[in-house]
Amino acid sequence: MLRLEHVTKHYKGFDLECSMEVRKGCVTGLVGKNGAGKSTTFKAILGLISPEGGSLQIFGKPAQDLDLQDKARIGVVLSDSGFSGSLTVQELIPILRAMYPDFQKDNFLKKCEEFSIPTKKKLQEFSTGMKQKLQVLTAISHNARLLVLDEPTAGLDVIARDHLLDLLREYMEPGDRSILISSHISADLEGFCDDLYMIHEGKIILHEDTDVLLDSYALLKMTEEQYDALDKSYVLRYKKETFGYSCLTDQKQFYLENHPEITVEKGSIDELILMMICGKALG
Ligand SMILES: Nc1ncnc2c1ncn2[C@@H]1O[C@H](COP(=O)(O)OP(=O)(O)OP(=O)(O)O)[C@@H](O)[C@H]1O
Repeated sequence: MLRLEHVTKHYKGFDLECSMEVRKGCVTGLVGKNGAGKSTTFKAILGLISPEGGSLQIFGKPAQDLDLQDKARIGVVLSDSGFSGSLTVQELIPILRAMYPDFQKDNFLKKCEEFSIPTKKKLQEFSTGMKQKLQVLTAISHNARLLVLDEPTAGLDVIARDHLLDLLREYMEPGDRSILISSHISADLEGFCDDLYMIHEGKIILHEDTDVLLDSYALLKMTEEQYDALDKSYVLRYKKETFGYSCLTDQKQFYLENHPEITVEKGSIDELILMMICGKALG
């Protein structure tokens, strides 16, 4: 559905070099701290910035060869974009109909009502959460096959977030659609994505199925003596702690079976990310 191979973009003090794939029927997450390169990647995918190198394919075509019909099959949420604040949702409808041949007005209005989005109020008078919800409802309103969602849940309260994720799950039901999503709220990604890419300083430092990440990755905690005696064959990162060492592994079972003396913790996605970024690689 979407494939990036060594896509590069240079800014002063920042170099993006990104390879990733979003498969048909899958939800793929992109995580990374502030300034890691998530929005730059999304903008490159959407043609809003021109990469200097690499290749970018969408729907099996080079991105530059997409026609208007292909583009209408991509639904987008970007953090620093939106419609003119002087418009109301009602005034937006003819614009959306003109932009997207497959715009589903009745369903869009039904969802607006469900999400308490006023249709006669100017968008500039919307709360952050209302603007965010409207962007997502717009992205799914035109039968897109691919959604590119940069922080779609930012600014939403926990109930709205849940509701929105349910809506995206419903969007995925036909089975031939895909989503690329970034979020600061890793719990959202944990429960929603099929696979996750981790980006750091413009480079992908980890790609894994979410199930594998949650089942096979673990944080190991131990004293200095235990660390010295540890079989480190499956240690991805280590970090000195006040109590001794913590390590990140992708072979939890190995350490459960072979090192019963150490603590093996499942670790949240946030903890795994932190360890990947702040921990040191061996050797
Ligand atoms: N137009 C630009 N000109 C110069 N530098 C830029 C530009 N856009 C982004 N950058 C730089 O590129 C780097 C990556 O920024 P990007 O917005 O992709 O990060 P991000 O992962 O989306 O961060 P956040 O989570 O804070 O939104 C940052 O160092 C940023 O300053």
